[in-house]
Amino acid sequence: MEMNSPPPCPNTVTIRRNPPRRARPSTYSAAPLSQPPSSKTSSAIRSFPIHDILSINIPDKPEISESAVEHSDSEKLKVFLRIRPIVTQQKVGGSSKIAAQKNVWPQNPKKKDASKTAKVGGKKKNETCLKLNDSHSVTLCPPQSLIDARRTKSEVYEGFSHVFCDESSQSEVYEKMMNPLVVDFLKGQSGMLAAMGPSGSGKTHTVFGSTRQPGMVSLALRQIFLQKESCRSEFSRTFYLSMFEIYSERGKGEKIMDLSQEGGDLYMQQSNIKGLKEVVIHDVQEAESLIASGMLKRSTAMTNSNIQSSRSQCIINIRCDLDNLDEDHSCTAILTIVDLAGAEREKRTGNQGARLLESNFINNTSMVFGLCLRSLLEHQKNPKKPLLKHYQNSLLTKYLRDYLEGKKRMSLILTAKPGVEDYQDTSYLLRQASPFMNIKFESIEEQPLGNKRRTQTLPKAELAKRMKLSSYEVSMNDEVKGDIPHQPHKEELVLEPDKEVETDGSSFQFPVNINIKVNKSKLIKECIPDPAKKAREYHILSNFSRALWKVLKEYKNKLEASENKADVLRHNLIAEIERGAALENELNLMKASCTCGKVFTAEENDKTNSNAQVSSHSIKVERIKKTDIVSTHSFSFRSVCTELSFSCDGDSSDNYQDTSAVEVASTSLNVPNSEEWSSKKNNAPCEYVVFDKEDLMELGDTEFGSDSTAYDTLESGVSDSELLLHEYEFPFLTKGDQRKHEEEESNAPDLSSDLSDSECFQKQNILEDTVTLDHEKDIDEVKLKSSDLEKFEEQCKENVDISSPNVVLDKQEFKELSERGTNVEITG
Ligand SMILES: Nc1ncnc2c1ncn2[C@@H]1O[C@H](COP(=O)(O)OP(=O)(O)OP(=O)(O)O)[C@@H](O)[C@H]1O
Repeated sequence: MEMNSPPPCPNTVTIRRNPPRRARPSTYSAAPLSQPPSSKTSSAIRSFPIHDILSINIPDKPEISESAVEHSDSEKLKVFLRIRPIVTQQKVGGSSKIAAQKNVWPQNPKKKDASKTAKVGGKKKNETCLKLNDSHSVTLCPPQSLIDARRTKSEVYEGFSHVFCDESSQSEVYEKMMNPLVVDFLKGQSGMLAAMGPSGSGKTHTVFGSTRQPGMVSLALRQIFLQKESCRSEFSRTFYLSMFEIYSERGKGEKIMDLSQEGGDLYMQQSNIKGLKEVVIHDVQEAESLIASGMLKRSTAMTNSNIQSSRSQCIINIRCDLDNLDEDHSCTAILTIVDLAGAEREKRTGNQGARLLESNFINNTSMVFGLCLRSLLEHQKNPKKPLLKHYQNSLLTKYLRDYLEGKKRMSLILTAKPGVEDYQDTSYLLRQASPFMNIKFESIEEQPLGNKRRTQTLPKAELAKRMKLSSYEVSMNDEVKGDIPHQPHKEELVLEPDKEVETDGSSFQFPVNINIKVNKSKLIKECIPDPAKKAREYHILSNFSRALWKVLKEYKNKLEASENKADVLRHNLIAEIERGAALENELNLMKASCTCGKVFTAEENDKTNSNAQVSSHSIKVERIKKTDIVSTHSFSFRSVCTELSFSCDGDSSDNYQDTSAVEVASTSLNVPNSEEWSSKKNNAPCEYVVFDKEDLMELGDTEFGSDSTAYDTLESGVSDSELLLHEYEFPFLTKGDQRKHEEEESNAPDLSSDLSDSECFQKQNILEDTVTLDHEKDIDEVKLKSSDLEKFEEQCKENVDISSPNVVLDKQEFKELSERGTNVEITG
């Protein structure tokens, strides 16, 4: 924006005093409200294939089959409860001894008295604290003493996968609890069963059993080998057995012991047991003998609670390698059975010394195990809660980390003692472990086919044997060897070189000669995705596309709105800039022509004269009546056409000043020649005409009034008089214009002699400056007596209208002004 350089001068510039102000347009109203051009960006956005997406029929709710419901139910952690039969007497060391009477809890006098009373009565009641409601719930009844003390009341625990009563057989437990795990295991799915409960509640009995009552491990092995023999399929299964215990020797840290025949101490490295021996088992007998020998090695001790109490956490792994002979697929599954050492209370067991230290270790491990599952449960309930790493606090939980973090399926069996004296133990167990039934297996890590997990305990030869190479046979030839045409086998898909292969409408060409032989059935199986999975992915993508489209649509609308706004603002800005430039020009012009109170010096006049090449001016002083201009009287001096006209109050043409009279007036105006006048006008303000005392006196001295009486008076109404200075080509004359102007001036005829007043005014229209004094007849305010002051005063008295809001100069004021001897500015 160039503010300094003046804009090109228009042909005609009219500067009015108090120019009517145009209403400044507001920022937005000034802007053209034309529709802005459509946004480039929005047009650049390609239309989204919404129709394609929306045409997808997405079911509101996914259909859930019954099997899926069952499956989802099966995704929950199964918690079983087994109630042990009440055992009143335990023989320790061959002598009949009531173990329960030694350090039996609660040892309070009342209880003892009650017990004695019962004995005295000769009848020992088998009171129980656990009552079976149905196959899924039990009621825990506190002992009478606690009820009397109002310390607690009966509690119902429900939601168990199954509650086995004290009469339940091992096979029944196996059928309901263990069999599903074994079936999954034989299908290649890993699983774990963990037995939890207080000491002496029957964990070891449930897991290992006895010769007459074989436990879950034995029954599982029997089923495994039974199925292996009966089911002669294309699958080849190999089973391995490993067994180890985690114990603490006199409380000095945790140790791992391999329970196999030649096993020794082991160590753990990142959840893996290093050095653990896996023994290949071929039949049940072999497996059972291994188990039996392992149990002999296991740490046990006699406590008040259990004649043969387990002092360690025992873990048995049965691993199955499943090989598909036809398709060369393989997978591995591990069935883990954990017999936890039972939590013990010192008061109850009466442990001391080494036993007490063991007891602390056992309780600690049980507690950490429970904490891990509780953390998993809370994390699943509220994902904001982090899954705490309790597993780091014991070797057992480290080893079982995947299970305790819900990555693998597991089942829990809680073994409980139903005796009244076992209330505290049973209550603690149920309160701690029953909520675990709400744990869900949401992120089960299915072991991919062909990805076998091997332990380092396997012999190298075995490992090498099990390493499978890729089933694809790919041979790449640099050149086509087309001598012998290859007849593709029906199970082979041969992609011939340099042939285009169609794939969904698009085609590509092999850059090099590749001969790929693929097992067709395998290729189809692996390349064609599971329909259910495909449908799920399809729905997910559809929903995602919809959401994405909505977001894009919103952004597009916002973008368009923003661009419209920006266009409007841009237009407004341009308009404002243009208006600012125009105002600047106007201001510059006004500044240039403003000489408020300026008295021109001789030098300035000379300078102005030299600069201004205009030599012709016309002064037109008009007195405008309300209705019309009565007359225009022009006068000229020399070659300059200066027109001074004024209207008269009267309507008689006799009132006109003739040319000669005006010429006199022009002389009295002290405009001796055109150059001087032009120099004055060049610097004269547009808004003011300055009459000094002399001017006024001269005007008064003229004979204006001699012939025309009052009409001859030069009236200069102050406020409502309009002084117009019409400048034509002045003072902004270009050089070309100046030359032309000079030519015109030189060729100009003597207008004063040849032309009439009106013609003169018209012809000199371009070259003249016109000063117009407009005044309405009815509000004449100031009248300057032309002849003498006394006459002027008289006229003032007659004509001055005091009621007018305009400036009124009475005689006295005028006199004072005259006496000052200064310039009198007639301003607005
Ligand atoms: N369901 C049952 N039927 C018959 N006898 C049982 C049953 N449960 C446990 N017993 C007997 O109770 C005694 C203690 O059982 P067990 O050793 O299995 O307890 P535990 O929970 O393993 O104890 P610990 O944690 O101290 O090892 C054993 O003699 C066992 O035979």
